Amino acid sequence: MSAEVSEKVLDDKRSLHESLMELSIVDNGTVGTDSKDSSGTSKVRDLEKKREDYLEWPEYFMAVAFLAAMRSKDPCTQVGACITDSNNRIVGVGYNGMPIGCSDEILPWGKNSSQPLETKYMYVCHAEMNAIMNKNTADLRGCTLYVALFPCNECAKLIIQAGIKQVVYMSDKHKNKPSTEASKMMFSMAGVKCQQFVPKNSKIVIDFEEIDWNISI
Ligand SMILES: O=c1ccn([C@H]2C[C@H](O)[C@@H](COP(=O)(O)O)O2)c(=O)[nH]1
Ligand SMILES: [Zn+2]
Repeated sequence: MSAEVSEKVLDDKRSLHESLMELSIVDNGTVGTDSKDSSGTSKVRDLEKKREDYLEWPEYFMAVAFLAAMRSKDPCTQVGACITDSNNRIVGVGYNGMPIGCSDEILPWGKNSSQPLETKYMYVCHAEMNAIMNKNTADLRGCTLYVALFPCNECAKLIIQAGIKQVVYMSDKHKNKPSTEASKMMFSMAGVKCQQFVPKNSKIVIDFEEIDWNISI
């Protein structure tokens, strides 16, 4: 490396170091801005939070799926799905609901009628399908699907055809159904990895009234 280039590199390093010191990056990775008010008192904008307050990516994405599920009007099984890409960006979210334009006040939500047309199964769009249809990116190849319920065989087909390569699911309540067996067989043949999600915490609470916005600056 020539003397001029090495001097430039050193200068760049010095200015980067000075900017980091201005930001007062502290050891545990949080950022504090050491601003002083008119009295000269040092007020550190403390953005540090307790470690357990942060959601890891998988918890966050499964929480998004569960939040979406809260939009479902299925009285028995509310399912949400969240699709993410390899950069941890959310590229599709969906929940189980009736097709656009088809009234969910008129179509049935029952499941036990002897007449199939009187049950929800003939009409409801599954959460995975809606998440795929709602995609905000060109394609879903290599993405991961976070979903509250293990996908049925029809959703497994859509997941495979969309190029999704990993399914992270919470409930396996239909594990004894043929549709689940078919899903598992197709996922295995297509090389889609399936993983049951085990949350670190049993609950994630969003309490609008108690978010502390009084950050001292
Ligand atoms: O892969 C799936 C399978 C099912 N769902 C939705 C469709 C229905 O609204 C419910 C299933 O109802 P049950 O009362 O549990 O039979 O779940 C889905 O979104 N994705
Ligand atoms: Zn399905």
